[in-house]
Amino acid sequence: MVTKPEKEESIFAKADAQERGIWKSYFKLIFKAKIPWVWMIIVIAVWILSAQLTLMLPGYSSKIMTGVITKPVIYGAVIVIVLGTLISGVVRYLNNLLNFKIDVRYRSLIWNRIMKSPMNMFDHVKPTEMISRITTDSATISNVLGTWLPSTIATVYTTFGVIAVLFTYNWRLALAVMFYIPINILFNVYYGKWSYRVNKITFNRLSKLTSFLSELLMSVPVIKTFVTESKEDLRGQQNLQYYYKANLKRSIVAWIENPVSQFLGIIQNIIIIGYGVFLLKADLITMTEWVGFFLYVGMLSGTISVYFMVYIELKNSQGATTRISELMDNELEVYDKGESIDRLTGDITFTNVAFGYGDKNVFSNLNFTIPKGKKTAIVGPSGSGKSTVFALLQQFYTPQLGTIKADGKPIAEYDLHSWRNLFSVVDQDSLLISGTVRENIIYGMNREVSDAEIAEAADKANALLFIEELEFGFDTYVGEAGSNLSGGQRQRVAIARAILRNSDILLLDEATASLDSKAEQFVQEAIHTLMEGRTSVVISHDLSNIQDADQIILINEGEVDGAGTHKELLKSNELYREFVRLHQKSSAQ
Ligand SMILES: Nc1ncnc2c1ncn2[C@@H]1O[C@H](COP(=O)(O)OP(=O)(O)OP(=O)(O)O)[C@@H](O)[C@H]1O
Repeated sequence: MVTKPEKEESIFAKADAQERGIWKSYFKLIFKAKIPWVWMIIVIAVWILSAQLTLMLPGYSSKIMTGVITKPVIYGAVIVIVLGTLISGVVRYLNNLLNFKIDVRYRSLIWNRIMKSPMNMFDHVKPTEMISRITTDSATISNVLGTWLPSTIATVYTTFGVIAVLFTYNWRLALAVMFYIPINILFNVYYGKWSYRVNKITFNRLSKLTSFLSELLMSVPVIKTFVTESKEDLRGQQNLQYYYKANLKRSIVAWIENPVSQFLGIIQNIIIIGYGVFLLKADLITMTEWVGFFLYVGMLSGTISVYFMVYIELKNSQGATTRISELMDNELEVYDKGESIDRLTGDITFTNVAFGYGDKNVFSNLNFTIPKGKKTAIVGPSGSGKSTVFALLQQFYTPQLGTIKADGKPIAEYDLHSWRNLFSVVDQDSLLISGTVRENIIYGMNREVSDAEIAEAADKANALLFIEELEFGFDTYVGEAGSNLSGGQRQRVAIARAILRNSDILLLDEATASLDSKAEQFVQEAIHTLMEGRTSVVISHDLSNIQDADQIILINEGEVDGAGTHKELLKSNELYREFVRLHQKSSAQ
């Protein structure tokens, strides 16, 4: 069954809540991103100059139209037109420049914060959402601050200028026009709100449609396997229909604006013409003033519609503003927390560690020691928290209770960069960065690395042979996340990287799980070389990878169920015996 793609009322409830904080958010964002104030002031000044020239034009036009063609009028009109045209070109160029300057500041700031955000932020915000923070959200905000803010200030200047001119021409006619202005404002308020809602619904349906299409296109093999093409076709058609209907509504709303504003324009003209004729007859106004009046009132209506365009822009930017200001409020990782640690000289101990992801509790009371220079294996049922131990060790997360100490000092008190530099990680699906094999092997190195060193590391990692057979050797591009290499090749490049990094602690998380036996043999050999003399912690479901460990820690239900060598645990721990039985059964099959 296909359900309606979104609950639209909840979108507006959320938007109303966002509206309440929008000014605060803007203020915060303006100061956080360090707006280029000098540029901003220059652009505003040029905008005001342009507005001033535009303000002068109806004055000259009305004189020329009513036959007041003197030299000063002609020269004045020519200067105003030429300068106005030049400046309006310059102002648009400067405005674009300002917009880009603001845009790049926001994007850099957002990127910088994303890079320094703690891991739990990445658990909550999807990568696609983060991309849209840097692309669309920042563009929305810089458009408001860079384009709309200066032009709106100029529009305010124009509005007051026009009102002042109208009153100097004739205060009675000006007052009559002022009575009409609220009607215009009222229309714009309601129309603006309506148009905003309809646009928002259309946009929302489009984004639902886009995510539906991208999800489905990624699931084509599943769709084919389960023969659900017709069902998915129907769902796609329904989504397209929802978007089409929203677009129809949007076009009606867009169309209504024209006749209504024309009707309002007619009322405005009736007031000026009707009352103007009366004032003309009573000799209370000159013909030139009357024509000027007509032209200036047209300008005034223009400024009112600008305010409502700004209002709609502000409303449209609410979501982006809230999302970015939330990102600005997020806590960042603190790197400079204490003294540096260059080498691990003692053991690592977990004492009464309790930890969970949000509400999801993983460890209630974890106690164990990882001895320096030894091989420790961590085993336990799926979901028991083995990989979480690695995350806690690298300080991706902080325990809610208890302490993790290294060399007798809480790890949270070491400089974070130096602490993380102690680790090398090889996991089941060692992801590489997109770049060459060489760039991947030296990734994260803070010193010059010679070709000979790179080749030596690759050789120790059992990777040299296959790298030399690649089309461009070490300069071969590995594809996005290493997709041009096989799983085993990626592992060995990751091992070469770990060898070069020469870190004190090695974390291996199911490093050979996805490999066939030939590839596994290569990777195992490489891992043995890598582990020599290092403190290593291994997670593996494969008994053969762990039974030679100096210590095996069995985690179950948030605690350590048993710890010891393979032989000791076989004797003392029922869960471990079960683990061994299961392994032997699956190996025999
Ligand atoms: N980033 C996260 N956010 C929320 N919950 C998480 C996160 N990472 C892991 N978990 C949950 O924490 C629990 C422990 O996960 P973890 O990956 O550490 O288990 P594991 O023992 O390594 O599992 P497996 O053997 O299946 O790889 C699981 O229930 C998992 O769903």
